[in-house]
Amino acid sequence: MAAAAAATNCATRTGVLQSSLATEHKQNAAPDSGRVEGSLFMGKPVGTSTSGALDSGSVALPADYNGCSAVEDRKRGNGIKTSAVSQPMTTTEAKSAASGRSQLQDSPLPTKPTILVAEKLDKQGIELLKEHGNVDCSYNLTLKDLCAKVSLCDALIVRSGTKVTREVFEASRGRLKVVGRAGVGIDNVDLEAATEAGCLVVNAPTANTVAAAEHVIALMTSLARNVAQANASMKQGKWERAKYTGVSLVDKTLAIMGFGKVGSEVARRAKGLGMKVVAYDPYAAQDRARAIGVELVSFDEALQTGDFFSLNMPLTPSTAKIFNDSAFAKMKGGVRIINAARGGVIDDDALIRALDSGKVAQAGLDVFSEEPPPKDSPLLAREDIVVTPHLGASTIEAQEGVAIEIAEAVINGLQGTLSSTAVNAPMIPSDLIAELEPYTVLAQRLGRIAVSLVGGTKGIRDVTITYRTSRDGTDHDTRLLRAFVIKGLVEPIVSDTVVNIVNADVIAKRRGLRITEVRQSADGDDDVPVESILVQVNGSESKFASSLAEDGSISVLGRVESGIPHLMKVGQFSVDVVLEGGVIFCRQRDEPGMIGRVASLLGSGHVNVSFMSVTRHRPKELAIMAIGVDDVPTEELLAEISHIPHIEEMVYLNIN
Ligand SMILES: NC(=O)c1ccc[n+]([C@@H]2O[C@H](COP(=O)([O-])OP(=O)(O)OC[C@H]3O[C@@H](n4cnc5c(N)ncnc54)[C@H](O)[C@@H]3O)[C@@H](O)[C@H]2O)c1
Ligand SMILES: O=C(O)[C@H](O)COP(=O)(O)O
Repeated sequence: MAAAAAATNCATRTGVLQSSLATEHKQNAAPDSGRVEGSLFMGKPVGTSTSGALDSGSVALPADYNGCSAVEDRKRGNGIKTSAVSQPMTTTEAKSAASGRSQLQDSPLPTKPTILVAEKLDKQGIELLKEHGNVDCSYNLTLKDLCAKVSLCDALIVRSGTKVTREVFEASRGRLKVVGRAGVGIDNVDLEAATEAGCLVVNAPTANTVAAAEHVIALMTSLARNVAQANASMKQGKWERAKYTGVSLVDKTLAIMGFGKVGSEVARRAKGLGMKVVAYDPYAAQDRARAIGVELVSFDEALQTGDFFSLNMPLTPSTAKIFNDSAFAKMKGGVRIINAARGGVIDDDALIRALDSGKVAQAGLDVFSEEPPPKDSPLLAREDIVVTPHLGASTIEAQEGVAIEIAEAVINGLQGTLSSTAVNAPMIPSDLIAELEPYTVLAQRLGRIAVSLVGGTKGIRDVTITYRTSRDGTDHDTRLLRAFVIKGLVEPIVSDTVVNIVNADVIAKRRGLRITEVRQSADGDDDVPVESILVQVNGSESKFASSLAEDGSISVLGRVESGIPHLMKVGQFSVDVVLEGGVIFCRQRDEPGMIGRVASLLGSGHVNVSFMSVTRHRPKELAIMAIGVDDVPTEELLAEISHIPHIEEMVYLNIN
């Protein structure tokens, strides 16, 4: 549509004007305002201000960022600045934003992504990966080789033998989108570095559970009956029946330290062997334990009652060397310990002392703080320690399962879908992701407009996102929307950073952006997840004074209508603008002929107008005109518009 026709177009927008006012009235209805409840991305508390950690520094906006053109044109006499800001978006970004589909990526993946498999993976997993990508199976890589390869890979799959350190993520220079850990323990992946790099980490947490539990039972029965020692002795030509007299398992107490997936499966099997089972796990549910006849006890109680111990907790800062001199001292004499979790949970020197003193009779170790342990490790030299080379997950069945589980999770990740085994990203149910798709587009574009309106020198450091919803707090998950607002706010002002659901909060924090989320109750239809989203940039200066709300914040409010994001309010002015392409906002005196003058200038500049919406507080006073444009106006054209008498300020924004 040519600009000359815009006046007609405007006339047909009367309905829009009315609905804008109606919307404003609704928005102004007394809100039942409350803070968003829930949990922040990656376990941090959400909702209320993410103050403290997020409250440092401020983001200084360059005068002309990300290729934006800023036209500063002083209006004759009134001293008001007129600005034009254009923020180009790549086609892929636009497509992605338009579809709202990908929570993880905006940069195009090659038609077939490259997947580096750095440790042995069952062929079924490899075949699945090959259906979706180019698969490079390169084992036993040095750190240097791994770093060289990851810069050319979109995904990396490892088991426990490869350390995926910060250096690896840095070397990938943003190319790595997904790291798949073909197993449970992710202690060999630097999650913080992955998250900062926006790289999704997924694992395969269930397929090797039974194998690990069976291996614990194998080690426990083997310790009880000296199987490994007697085997070695016989092979040396000896026949030592008395020496290898064992102990019975029946009626003995097994203390399971860490009652998760493996711990519970060990418990079931131990019950079948006639053992009494207690478990220590401060995070385990009583009823789950009771259901399999296990008593949950304190750490000290477990230490004092166990005859056998199965260590099944992850290695974390709080479990590192938790089995130390003090813990061994609390045990009965002559206990047997099986560790198929992680070597680091035991203080090896303390274990040697406990074996020497007789507190511990025997240990069965499948895992070591250093793998493989040094050849001269005392752990390998003693007959009272039975060792296996991290074989817990190594059954044919488990490896098939793990390979398929990880291949699926990695492929999903590469396709931009969050897997249920995502380790460093919120697990958002897929139906919610689908439902929120159009709202993510709205959220990102509101963030983008808000940041585009920031001017002056104060930068941007404080943002409030208000979700108006008829759903109650428990049914209102804002993590995805928050990530997209942050994406909209941050991407235009940084280079080389793709913001996604994985790293959005980290990036906001790193840039000193304080994000506060507010939930406002609405009385509408709770089939609609969010009635409106309001993004307010607090304490910043604006390039377009009319974008300031009464409280002085740069304020943009939008909603989704029939799946399309609309901007409904800028500052104190109601508008109705489809959030797509470019938009020119003008503040002018409400005088006859204003619309026609702007429209004909756009027409003469061959700028196609897609819609026009005008709103005013009272006749003959101030009015705001929002003009959607399909083509990017030249700076000269924008300057001409800004010089039309009675136009007090103007801004051009590229929304996509
Ligand atoms: N040897 C192997 O090949 C092998 C195979 C599978 C799993 N694993 C390891 O076994 C461990 C358990 O695996 P899983 O699949 O059962 O994991 P899981 O997450 O299902 O269970 C771990 C349990 O430990 C508990 N826990 C966390 N911190 C604790 C603490 N401080 N004290 C006590 N309990 C604590 C958790 O609440 C959870 O219930 C992991 O370290 C995993 O890497 C080893
Ligand atoms: O954490 C795990 O899943 C186990 O320790 C298995 O590790 P692996 O994949 O190196 O055998």
